[in-house]
Amino acid sequence: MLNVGVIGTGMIGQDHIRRMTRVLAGVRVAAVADVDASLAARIADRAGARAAPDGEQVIADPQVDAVLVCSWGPTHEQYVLAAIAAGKPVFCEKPLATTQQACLRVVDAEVRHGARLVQVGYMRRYDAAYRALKQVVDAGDIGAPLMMHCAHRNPRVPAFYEPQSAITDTAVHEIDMVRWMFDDEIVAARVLVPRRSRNGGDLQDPLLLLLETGGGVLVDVEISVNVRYGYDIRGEILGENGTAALAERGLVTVRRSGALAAPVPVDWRERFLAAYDVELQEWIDALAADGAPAGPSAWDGYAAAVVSDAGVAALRTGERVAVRMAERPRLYHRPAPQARPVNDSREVPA
Ligand SMILES: NC(=O)C1=CN([C@@H]2O[C@H](COP(=O)(O)OP(=O)(O)OC[C@H]3O[C@@H](n4cnc5c(N)ncnc54)[C@H](O)[C@@H]3O)[C@@H](O)[C@H]2O)C=CC1
Ligand SMILES: O=C1[C@@H](O)[C@H](O)[C@@H](O)[C@H](O)[C@H]1O
Repeated sequence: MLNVGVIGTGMIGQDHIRRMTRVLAGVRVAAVADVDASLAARIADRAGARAAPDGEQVIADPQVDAVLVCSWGPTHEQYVLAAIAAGKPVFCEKPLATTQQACLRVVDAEVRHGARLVQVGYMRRYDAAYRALKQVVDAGDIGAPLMMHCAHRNPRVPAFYEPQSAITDTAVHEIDMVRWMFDDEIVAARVLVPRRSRNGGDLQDPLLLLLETGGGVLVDVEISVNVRYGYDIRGEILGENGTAALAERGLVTVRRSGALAAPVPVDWRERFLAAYDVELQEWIDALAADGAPAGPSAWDGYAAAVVSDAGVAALRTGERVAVRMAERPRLYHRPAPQARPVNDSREVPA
């Protein structure tokens, strides 16, 4: 049984506590903390856990085997570094930290520790639809990928959402997904800006983020965070010989009065419900089997931050901004992906 301590009991903290207490196997919530002590006490009571006075005491608790960081982004670095110092595995919600320098400090601390402890909450890698899309790409079924079209639409965003949040908080999911989908690095970013939606007030919304991968795939990401109608995530890949897209979701479509209707998720909790379940179950299982996480690493968190920064600079300047990353430490080297011939159409010769 993995005893987990949760730091931050807001929206996603509560959602992860719910799944660890009611849905997942091999895990128990042992302790929780939040700067809002009364909130932490209520959530601890509901989960049958101890409410600790602060995050540091969750990490130091001898009953806690592993830590889940779900507090606000600017607090992530201090907790992840403290967990590494304590030698405890730590799952950190995205972003790993809010600057690339802070992410590098986490990478350096983990490298000094000498083994992986950190996993970052990029849950799209665990979503059934994204996994199916990657399978099609990896199998070469549509030939070499050339372009990907994405849309990331939120019904609304909170008042503290800043102009750069569209990239650092929202499109950062596509940034991680693209690196994973194409086993490739993003080498440059550009941002195009259309007229503003009146739903967003002073916020520049929507935006179009353009990403170039080292292998020459061009990705466009529409980020619209005030669409009102629901939470809508799209992705379609154009290959040399075909296309593959995330399918429309929902269990039912209704044809009535001359119209076809299907439900749209209300928010990220609904759209990625199963992905978060798989993500945390695989984390728990990996720790039980190997004592180390196998999902998105501190290096992936750093890489996403570097590309985000390039996107923010592109938004500010209107220019194409090249992505410059530090050298990847050996701890994060992956086995080379299977080489796939560029013109492998999988057609049977006539
Ligand atoms: N993977 C995903 O799809 C999602 C990830 N997130 C990420 O999760 C994190 C939390 O987001 P939400 O739950 O939406 O925010 P939230 O505002 O609902 O909850 C954050 C909680 O952290 C607490 N907190 C702040 N500073 C703290 C500190 N120093 N120590 C302990 N607790 C502290 C706050 O009091 C609050 O209760 C963010 O980094 C966000 O980007 C959020 C939504 C979805
Ligand atoms: O991570 C998330 C939020 O923090 C973010 O604010 C939303 O835009 C994303 O859709 C959601 O997945």
